[in-house]
Amino acid sequence: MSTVKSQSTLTTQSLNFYYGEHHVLHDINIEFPAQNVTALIGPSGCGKSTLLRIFNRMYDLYPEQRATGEVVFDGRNILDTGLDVNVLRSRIGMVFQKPTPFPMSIYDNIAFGIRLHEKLKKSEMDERVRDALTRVALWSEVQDRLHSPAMGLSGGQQQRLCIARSIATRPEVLLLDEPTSALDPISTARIEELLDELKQDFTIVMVTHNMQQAARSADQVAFFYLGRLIEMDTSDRLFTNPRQQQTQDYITGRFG
Ligand SMILES: Nc1ncnc2c1ncn2[C@@H]1O[C@H](COP(=O)(O)OP(=O)(O)OP(=O)(O)O)[C@@H](O)[C@H]1O
Repeated sequence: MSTVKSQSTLTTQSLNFYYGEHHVLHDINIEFPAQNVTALIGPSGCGKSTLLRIFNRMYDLYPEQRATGEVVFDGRNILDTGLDVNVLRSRIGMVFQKPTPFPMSIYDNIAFGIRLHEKLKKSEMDERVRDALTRVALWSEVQDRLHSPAMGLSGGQQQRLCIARSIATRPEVLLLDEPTSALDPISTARIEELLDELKQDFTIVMVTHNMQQAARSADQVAFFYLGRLIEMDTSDRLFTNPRQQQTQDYITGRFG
């Protein structure tokens, strides 16, 4: 497991989040180093997915939800109302727990997002689609059926396709919300290998309930409890020598 290599891509400052009156994230100050995998762990309901969804402004769709404080990305507070959310979402991509391919061909799943932001010639688009599928180690499995429906792929293949779709627009940050929880161990292992490869180019933030996965795949691990960041450290240190009792209790299975 490597240690922190580079500057932060994404930083939160005094971040709070509310679902109506329900205050679910409290004063979160956290930095996500570039080209690293950071895992968010903690018991159900502690706010991990909420934090992830703030980073690409998913909550904008719901008027009763609001965030206060700052999330600084590329020198800008992405909570600002004037921000172009579509551009933000092309720079901070998200992959969900269940594979969510669009009801279209494998090729179009990748090309769709690119077309929203760039006008490419067919040969260039072909190249981008091939490149994205190669990056997620799916090209050899699908090159002969690019124009078949994506729904015909297995669950693990669909999830790799969704990751390919997210990276095809060349985001800087990739958010993954329990990306392997619906997958078998072989598909899970392939996605974990992929994370190691993708972090050369992307800053990755991943929610996981799987402690072994966090230990294997993450450079840093952040432990949340009841909407607060309790502790963040390199994954080696957090799992072998946590500083807080609550972290110790959680990783040893005493609660959660
Ligand atoms: N749409 C919503 N409206 C109201 N409250 C919500 C909503 N979504 C989540 N919450 C509440 O916010 C808190 C944090 O939920 P969140 O889904 O972020 O937790 P989590 O750590 O990701 O949980 P899990 O591991 O179970 O996915 C919980 O108390 C939850 O009940």
